[in-house]
Amino acid sequence: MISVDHLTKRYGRHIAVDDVSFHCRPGTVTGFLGPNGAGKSTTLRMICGLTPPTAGAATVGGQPYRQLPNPGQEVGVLLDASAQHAGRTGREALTVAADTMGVERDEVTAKLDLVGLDATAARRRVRAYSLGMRQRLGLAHALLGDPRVLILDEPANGLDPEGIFWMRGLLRDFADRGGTVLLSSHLLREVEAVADRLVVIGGGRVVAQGDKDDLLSGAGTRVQARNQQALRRALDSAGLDVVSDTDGGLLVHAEAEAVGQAAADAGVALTELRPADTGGLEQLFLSLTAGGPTTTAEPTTSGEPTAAGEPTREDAR
Ligand SMILES: Nc1ncnc2c1ncn2[C@@H]1O[C@H](COP(=O)(O)OP(=O)(O)OP(=O)(O)O)[C@@H](O)[C@H]1O
Repeated sequence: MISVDHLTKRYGRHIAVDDVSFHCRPGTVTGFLGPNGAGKSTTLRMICGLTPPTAGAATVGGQPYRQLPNPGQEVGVLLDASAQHAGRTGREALTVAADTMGVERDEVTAKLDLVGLDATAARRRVRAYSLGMRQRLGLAHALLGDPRVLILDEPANGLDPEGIFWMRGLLRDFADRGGTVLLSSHLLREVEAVADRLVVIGGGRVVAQGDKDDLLSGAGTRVQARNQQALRRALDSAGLDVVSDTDGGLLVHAEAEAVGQAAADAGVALTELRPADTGGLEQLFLSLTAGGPTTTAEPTTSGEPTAAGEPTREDAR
């Protein structure tokens, strides 16, 4: 179980992540979806204790990541496949990690096999690896301690279509055996094929979340009011499930009649009430992507640690 509660990260005046909350349950793959700069990596780094939140908290298995006694055996993390020790061979990199984690060395061979790095590849230095091979090595590292939770940032980057298909199968199988997977991507199609649930982030804020099928079917009602906050309060207090909340209105997982009644009961005047279009999520995602990052950030000078297969416990700030 991963719990993210009201996480916020500010860099100076720029809000990279703004009050983000969601939960990932065992047995599910959660796709964390958003265009470049939306705040995905920053959120994942806060979950993994690499970036301190400005506000809010995240736990994995009920504890903050930094308080897990042996994190590698509970959470497999792959945040940046290119940040691996270039001078080591693939096998050496995994062996060092296995020794650090207290994992049997036999597991190194087993995990190399699992991710499709053969003996020749395992003998090559990481600097000679393609990005796809680094992703595979990073995944082997994440799986090394047989964790129950996987947190992966854009793991399909650099993989060829066969590799993407293979990774989907691996993640699906991991979740079907009771594992929890949180998987970020900027491509809807990439997570659509494997995720059970989606959390969509744009400009640092969660703009939609829920079961993938519900979000993609576009089932429900699109509603707008001049006072959208009052409308949101009315729908929440009527117990209606708001699946997305953007400047263009709300998408509610309920019949139009129930939505209209809730608004009327609260005295909120509507400007729009209609059945949602199919492909509502796709439209939402396209509009986020078209807009790009809503704000620009000033880079910080401190630089934070990167996480490849080996999530570091250092913190630069
Ligand atoms: N160390 C930092 N200092 C200042 N701004 C930052 C820092 N790290 C991230 N940001 C800003 O925070 C916002 C969110 O970045 P983040 O990397 O989390 O997005 P993302 O969704 O993972 O996108 P991408 O896939 O492009 O990495 C961006 O505007 C980014 O420029």
